Amino acid sequence: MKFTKMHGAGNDYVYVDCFAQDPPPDPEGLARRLADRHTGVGGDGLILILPSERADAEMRMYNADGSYSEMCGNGIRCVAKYVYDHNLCRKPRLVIESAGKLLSLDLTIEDERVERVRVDMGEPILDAAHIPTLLPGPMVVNTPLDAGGQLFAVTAVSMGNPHCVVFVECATDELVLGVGPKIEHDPAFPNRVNVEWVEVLAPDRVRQRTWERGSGETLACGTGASAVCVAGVLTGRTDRRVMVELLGGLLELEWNEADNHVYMTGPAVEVFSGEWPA
Ligand SMILES: N[C@@H](CCC[C@H](N)C(=O)O)C(=O)O
Repeated sequence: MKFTKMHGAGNDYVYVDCFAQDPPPDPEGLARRLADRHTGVGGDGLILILPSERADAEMRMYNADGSYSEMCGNGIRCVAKYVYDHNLCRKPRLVIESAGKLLSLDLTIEDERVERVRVDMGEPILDAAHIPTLLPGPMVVNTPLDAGGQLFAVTAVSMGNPHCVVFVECATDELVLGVGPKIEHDPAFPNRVNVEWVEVLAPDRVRQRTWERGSGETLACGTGASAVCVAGVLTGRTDRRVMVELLGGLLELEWNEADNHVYMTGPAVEVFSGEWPA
């Protein structure tokens, strides 16, 4: 099986082109084996790039623990780069399907290759039942949550996948690595949750660390940065346009007032390709 390793702001996945070969029969098990940083290729998970009847391509993503996720912000930028650079569809605006949703992506092309991608992430889902969270709704904004005996004010947002945003003075290892997994598995989030720890540096700039559902701490999370942009506005902490500093790089976010869509812009990088024994 041929694969390509790519990353967006350091959030790295193993990509398998299923235009050219059959989709793997056990993507969950394959994701676990490939993602292992000692015995596999190494990565935050597996992303399949498939033909679609409704779009230029379909993305299907699996976390490092093999669990499926509906959406991946850094991943979808890399899928767009792969689709363009590898001549699967040579258009500067692509439509990519993920979990039945169609997303539109605008490519910045330099020397025939995609460097940056702006993704229309669609409208955030704020209704508690649809995130899903059992915290009292209809919206969960600055709502108290007890995690490991400590009380946090959390804001819940779905960008197709669930996020719990926590604004803090300092996103320490103790919070990210210690409390992050507790919130991921808290019964208040029946499908588990991605946890975003955020320091506000200015109304247009934040620093974020992410504990991802199914992958642990990653260097960046695109859907997470989108959720943070929305949570910053809902809690009155940030402007609608915000630069998000992540461990692996910068993402530009905007929650557009006119159409209620979130727009995310960031890099997409191809690292290397190889073959994995079937
Ligand atoms: N890193 C991704 C999100 C990947 C999926 C997530 N861990 C989940 O289970 O929802 C991103 O860039 O959005």
